[in-house]
Amino acid sequence: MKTEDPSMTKPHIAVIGAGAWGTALACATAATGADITLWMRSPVPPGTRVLPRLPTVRLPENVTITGTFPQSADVVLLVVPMQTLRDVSTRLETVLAPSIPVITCCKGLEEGTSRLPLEVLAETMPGRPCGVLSGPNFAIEVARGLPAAATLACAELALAVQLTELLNTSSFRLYASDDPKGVQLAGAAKNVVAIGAGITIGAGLGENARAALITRAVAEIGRLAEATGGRASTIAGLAGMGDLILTCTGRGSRNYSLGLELGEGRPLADILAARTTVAEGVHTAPAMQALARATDVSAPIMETVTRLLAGEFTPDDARHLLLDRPPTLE
Ligand SMILES: NC(=O)C1=CN([C@@H]2O[C@H](COP(=O)(O)OP(=O)(O)OC[C@H]3O[C@@H](n4cnc5c(N)ncnc54)[C@H](O)[C@@H]3O)[C@@H](O)[C@H]2O)C=CC1
Ligand SMILES: O=C(CO)COP(=O)(O)O
Repeated sequence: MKTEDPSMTKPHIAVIGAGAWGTALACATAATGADITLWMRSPVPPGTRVLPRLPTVRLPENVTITGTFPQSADVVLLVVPMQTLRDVSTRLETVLAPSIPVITCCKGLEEGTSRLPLEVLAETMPGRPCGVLSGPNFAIEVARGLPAAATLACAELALAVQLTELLNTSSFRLYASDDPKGVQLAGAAKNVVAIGAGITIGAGLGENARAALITRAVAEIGRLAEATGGRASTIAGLAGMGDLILTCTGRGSRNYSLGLELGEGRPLADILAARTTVAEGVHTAPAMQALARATDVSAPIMETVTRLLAGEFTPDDARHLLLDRPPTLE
């Protein structure tokens, strides 16, 4: 009788959240040959291979959809909207073995606390090895296997390297980093800047203005990263500059397209009412403004986008994004 060699056991990657990005990450990591389980909160009929958020993508055979949280896996990717991370991770913690590493793939700050994703997990999953994955990655392109890259950061570089080796594929290239704070700050802040970039174009301020906005955002995010214990140099990488370029110019971005509509004069409430998908920048902007104020960092872009979203500025005032400050040194 044949006995199974335990060293030949396939890795198991669990993805929590079957929105656009969770579905795409299930597809991308399936290319490692691992067994993938994809947790979704809404049940689907048995045999479902196409999920609502990416209706043109068929899940690979080694992806299993489940409604039950994993107790074990080689790694768990948490891919839910930022404002649900605390609730979902609290529930997951009750069943998941304590040594299993968890990677957050959320891009945002928690509204009300201004916590970064890993700061939330430090409270809900204390002592667990954790990391963050972030980069210029539109879900549909990653799901289709088009080439893309991202940064995977952990406080311990050795863990980041180990996880990149587990998750890297020939089309989804991962770079390891030991600056999780900088990576998280970059991923959260770019959503706010993308709304600003959309407003700039929607309000007719022009592409020069958008380029200036993106460039000044790099400096602003660098200051915020340093204030939270991250490195400004991280903002030059995939999670910073890379994602700013993508999200502030690509119409596939939900944050950018929301900004476009705002800039054209449509009320925020109407824009949100017509959407079912998450635009993280709407929640992250006030949290970023609060963080900047609490850490005494000059953050005029975060401040202005927050005030535009709150209706304190009209799109006609959008030039505040760039112009209403005295000249200074670059
Ligand atoms: N879509 C993209 O291209 C990318 C998204 N991200 C980030 O990934 C995160 C998730 O975004 P998407 O998947 O795009 O969002 P989405 O809007 O496509 O889907 C969100 C998913 O979360 C689920 N969900 C909502 N509330 C929940 C709750 N209370 N408990 C459990 N699940 C809940 C929904 O059912 C849905 O499946 C966000 O932080 C986003 O910034 C990061 C990189 C790329
Ligand atoms: O994070 C993303 C691309 O890297 C997706 O951006 P949006 O959430 O704005 O669609």
